[in-house]
Amino acid sequence: MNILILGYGKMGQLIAQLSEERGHSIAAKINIDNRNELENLDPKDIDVAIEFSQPEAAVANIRWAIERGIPVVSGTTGWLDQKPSIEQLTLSKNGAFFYASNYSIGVNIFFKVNEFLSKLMNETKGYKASVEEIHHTAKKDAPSGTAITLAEGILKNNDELKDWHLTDKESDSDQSLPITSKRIDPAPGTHIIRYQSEIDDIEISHTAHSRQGFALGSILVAEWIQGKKGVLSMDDYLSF
Ligand SMILES: NC(=O)C1=CN([C@@H]2O[C@H](COP(=O)(O)OP(=O)(O)OC[C@H]3O[C@@H](n4cnc5c(N)ncnc54)[C@H](OP(=O)(O)O)[C@@H]3O)[C@@H](O)[C@H]2O)C=CC1
Ligand SMILES: O=C(O)C1=N[C@H](C(=O)O)C[C@H](O)C1
Repeated sequence: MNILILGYGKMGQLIAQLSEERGHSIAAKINIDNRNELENLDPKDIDVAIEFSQPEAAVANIRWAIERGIPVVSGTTGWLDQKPSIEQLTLSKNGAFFYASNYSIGVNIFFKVNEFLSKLMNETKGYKASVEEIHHTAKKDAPSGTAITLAEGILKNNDELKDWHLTDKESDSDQSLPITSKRIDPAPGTHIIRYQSEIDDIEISHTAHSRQGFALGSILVAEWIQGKKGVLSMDDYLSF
């Protein structure tokens, strides 16, 4: 495949390296300072764009590719209020757009465990749920996209919690799920779900040891998306 890298930071660099190791070629590596290189590209030569940039840059990057018929695999977090407009554009152009808040297979297993546990806990009184995420200090958004996905997984199975909120306290509301965000270097991404009661605590966690899992997952999806159309997610890609 010929891959366009939109956002050549920590993730983009690792994705380019792993893509070449898997035999793919890189059409261009685009950052904020060389966006004019996009004008020199022939979209017909590009099989997929992998987009890991910044919250304020994601929409323009994704639009650029979808408008030119290039399938997009996006991992940028912190811009999802604008996702409906990208989905509309994708459908109107008969394009392909894939989004995941986390491309690691381990985290996607963790998402399923979280949903299973939240169903059990909904049947059990006396526990207070909370989410904690820990990332490196260069991260721009809080809470992490993964923490939001985990919170949504809890909320959809819980009869008492109505929404989530970002806080520095673990338990400060009966109807809103607290998410705490910590920024500690070099943490690539740790997520913890806690259910606490007077009698005991239940805790599940996922800890990424590096960015390898996120990067490889996005390349596997880029290989899989070839020839597909529509708005796609991990539920389409994974068989569990
Ligand atoms: N879904 C997932 O699995 C994962 C998602 N992420 C998310 O991916 C995003 C990127 O993470 P990371 O690589 O660590 O961040 P970095 O800050 O290391 O990289 C982002 C890059 O995007 C560049 N950029 C800024 N504006 C534009 C623009 N207009 N066009 C193209 N590139 C631009 C930045 O350039 P410059 O430095 O010049 O400003 C920078 O090089 C974040 O939102 C993060 O949360 C991260 C890991 C996994
Ligand atoms: O910014 C990061 O680094 C990460 N961002 C994603 C998120 O916001 O969930 C995924 C991963 O945790 C790393």
